[in-house]
Amino acid sequence: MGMLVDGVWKDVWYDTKSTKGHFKRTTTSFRNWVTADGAPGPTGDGGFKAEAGRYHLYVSLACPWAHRTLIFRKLKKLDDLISVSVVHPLMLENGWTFKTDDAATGDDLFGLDYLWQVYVKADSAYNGRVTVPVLWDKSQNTIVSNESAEIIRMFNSAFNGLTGDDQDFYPQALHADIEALNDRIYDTVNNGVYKAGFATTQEAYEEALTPLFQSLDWLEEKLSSQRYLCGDVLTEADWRLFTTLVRFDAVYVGHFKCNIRRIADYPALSAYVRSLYHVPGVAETVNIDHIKRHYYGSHKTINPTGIVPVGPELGFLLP
Ligand SMILES: N[C@@H](CCC(=O)N[C@@H](CS)C(=O)NCC(=O)O)C(=O)O
Repeated sequence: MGMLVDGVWKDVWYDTKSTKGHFKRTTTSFRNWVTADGAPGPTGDGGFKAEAGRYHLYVSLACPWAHRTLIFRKLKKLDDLISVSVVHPLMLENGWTFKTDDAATGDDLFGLDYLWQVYVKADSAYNGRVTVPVLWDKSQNTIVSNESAEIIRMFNSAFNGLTGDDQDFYPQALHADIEALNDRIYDTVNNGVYKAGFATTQEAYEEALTPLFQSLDWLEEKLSSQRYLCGDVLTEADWRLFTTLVRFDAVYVGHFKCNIRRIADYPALSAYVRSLYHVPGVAETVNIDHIKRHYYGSHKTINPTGIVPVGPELGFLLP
């Protein structure tokens, strides 16, 4: 784990001393948008027109944020338009690497060794963390975006003219509902598990755990009487929740100590994860082996032996 300082790689763990044991996620830095005609999006510069073969996605199969982008690539039929490289599950002193074993592909674009080298290609004086996902533009040779929440919105609509796929996971009429769901779920669930897991004081850990389980209880209640978070319509809010829930029992319960209840203990949440998992194309984006090896193997301050638990059996992934 580390970061780039003026374009130079430094091996440092998260600084929680200055925040009294709390994990604070840094904001992402490449915030341009691919749009149908190349006009500027809500942030950043224009010039990123949706074109077949122009963009490349760097992901980790372990990472819940990158996982969102893989799901949208699949559901929005972008497989043939946007190529993908998968980093190695272990993220150690060199950060994400392009070591090629198992389902890691290496760097298909440049044959580089480390993801930080991709960031330096885009900005030779880059400062900050080197995270996945990364959406790369082969035409301008730069990073379009490294913010998953925005990449999925681009995938949702920018390429529709090329794919003919007009499924909409962010329908206009539901924007306010989706934003409200996203806000709570991001803060207490998606990022909540990280706040608990990366806390370095008892107080900071407990401060994250209480709202996390309040939100899971609230979601269980909600999904007991409706199919999706917005009722009958499957939206991006569901996919954003799914990538955390599908990892929950495998890694967050044990490794991040989010252990008041498991997803398996919530009947409605379990059925919901199972139903989303069985949406055609989604199961092939879920790699429990990478997920377990990444978390248990990469965070040596939390799990110094690096031993990866064999269980649990994940009933919600069964047919
Ligand atoms: N805001 C980013 C967060 C991405 C993120 O934190 N990815 C993690 C992997 S799960 C990462 O690459 N961490 C490396 C680091 O922090 O050094 C997004 O949603 O795209």
